[in-house]
Amino acid sequence: MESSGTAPALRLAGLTKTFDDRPAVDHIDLEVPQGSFFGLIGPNGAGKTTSLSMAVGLLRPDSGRSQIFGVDVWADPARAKELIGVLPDGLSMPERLTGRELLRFTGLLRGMEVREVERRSGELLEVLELADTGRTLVMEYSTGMRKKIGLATALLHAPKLLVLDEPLEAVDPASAATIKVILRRFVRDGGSVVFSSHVMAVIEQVCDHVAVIASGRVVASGSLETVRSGRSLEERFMDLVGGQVPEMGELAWLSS
Ligand SMILES: Nc1ncnc2c1ncn2[C@@H]1O[C@H](COP(=O)(O)OP(=O)(O)OP(=O)(O)O)[C@@H](O)[C@H]1O
Repeated sequence: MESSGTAPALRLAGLTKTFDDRPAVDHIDLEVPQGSFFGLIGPNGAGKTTSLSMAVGLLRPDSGRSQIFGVDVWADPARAKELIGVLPDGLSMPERLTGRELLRFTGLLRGMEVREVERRSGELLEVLELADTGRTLVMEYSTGMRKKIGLATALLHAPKLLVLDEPLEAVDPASAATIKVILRRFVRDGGSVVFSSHVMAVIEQVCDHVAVIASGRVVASGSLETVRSGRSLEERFMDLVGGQVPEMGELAWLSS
């Protein structure tokens, strides 16, 4: 095995998943360098969530491998989970807990010391503006609040790699700015981030690397500058994956 000192933060090799005879992810190879802020983009249904779920051990691939700092996610899940913080899509989490209780639950499950869990939880809730939610249960949270508490649980054990599925979706602009600062600082201090987003401006603002996925395959990957090749990311995205513009006459019934 490659030493964790030189291995990529995340390496996907030949990752494949088929649902009902339709390939959702079709032999994806991807390398996320250590210390990079890596954006994953692609049209709806391209396979981003399926890829990220397999990458972190939430969904078993039909074939292929995922390694985190050289640790195989499926061969050594306990070690891999120590290294990563995950914000999954859909955010299923214990619903009948307050945010603070959820963080305590997560920290204790990870074997952290109670006082450290309390200290970090307090800071995370404060910074993410969830400290005032008091007795509010997670089931009563808004979508944006769920993203934020999900991010807090991903950060709690100070992982080396964060894998975040659309972390800024439904998050208000002030909270989004806070999250971007937290993630930038995380990368500056040696962490690595992979996150998916549909907002090209956000990817261009924060990422140094990007991969474009379409129909379950990587169609472009590399440094942001390489993938953009002198254009805006949105233009490149449209070149690579197209986009349908309604023809004249289509949806005519919408015109009054
Ligand atoms: N559990 C499932 N059962 C059947 N099909 C699935 C399942 N999960 C995903 N798919 C299919 O796999 C394909 C890839 O879906 P996925 O959610 O990975 O795409 P995505 O790129 O994350 O999309 P979006 O940007 O809309 O979130 C889609 O065709 C989707 O319908």
